[in-house]
Amino acid sequence: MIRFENVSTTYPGQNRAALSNVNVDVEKGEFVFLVGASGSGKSTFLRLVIREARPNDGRVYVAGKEINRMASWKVPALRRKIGTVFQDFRLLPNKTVAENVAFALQVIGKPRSHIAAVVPETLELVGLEGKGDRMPDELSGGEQQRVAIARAFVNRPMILIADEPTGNLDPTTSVGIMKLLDRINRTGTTVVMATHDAGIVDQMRKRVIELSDGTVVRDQSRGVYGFQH
Ligand SMILES: Nc1ncnc2c1ncn2[C@@H]1O[C@H](COP(=O)(O)OP(=O)(O)OP(=O)(O)O)[C@@H](O)[C@H]1O
Repeated sequence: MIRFENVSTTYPGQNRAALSNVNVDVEKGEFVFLVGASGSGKSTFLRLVIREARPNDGRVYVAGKEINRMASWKVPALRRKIGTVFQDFRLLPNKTVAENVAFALQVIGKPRSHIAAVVPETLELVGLEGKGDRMPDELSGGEQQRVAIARAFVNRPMILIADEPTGNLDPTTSVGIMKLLDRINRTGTTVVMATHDAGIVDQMRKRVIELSDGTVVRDQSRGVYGFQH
């Protein structure tokens, strides 16, 4: 589903590579944690998957297509297949919860009847039934992240990318968010999540890919946050 072949990339004006000769293969339906110190390259990895960044060397394949060579006009179609969730939620503050989720479908031209049917369904899936008319600032951080996940998932993407989705949440709330991401993964969606949250990684026992200074130093199935011999 996601394949990195000898991927290296350096940001303009930097002399150190953000990623260096990375080889990773993520199968459809996998759940992968990306771990590593701040600046190790996790966000850069995720940005390459949605073609927000491009490699200087090597190839990135998503769903069988080499996306760094893809024509720009095809990039929106690629991004439609990938839901994204961030630490800071990124909700539209002047839209209600339901409108935030609906907006993701409006911008891709889905018919109103479809939107009217799937938005309440998705809000229920993420545990926000009855809260569609609230404004984002009337919700807790955990609830706001559920809205962001609903928005990312409402179009049933093949891949869900999450960059520190529990970074602003307390441990109990984080567990709820992880249960939700796990449920989404069980529907067949491939999930790649960058995190510093050792407790969560140790609890979930999913595949762990560790980056250090832009290189993969560990790739472990049913892994833990810190390496154990
Ligand atoms: N827009 C940018 N311009 C220049 N250098 C950048 C840019 N974004 C990241 N970098 C550099 O690339 C390297 C990898 O950064 P990246 O953000 O991918 O790390 P990260 O593992 O996600 O860190 P964090 O855990 O702090 O989010 C770092 O050395 C960083 O300083």
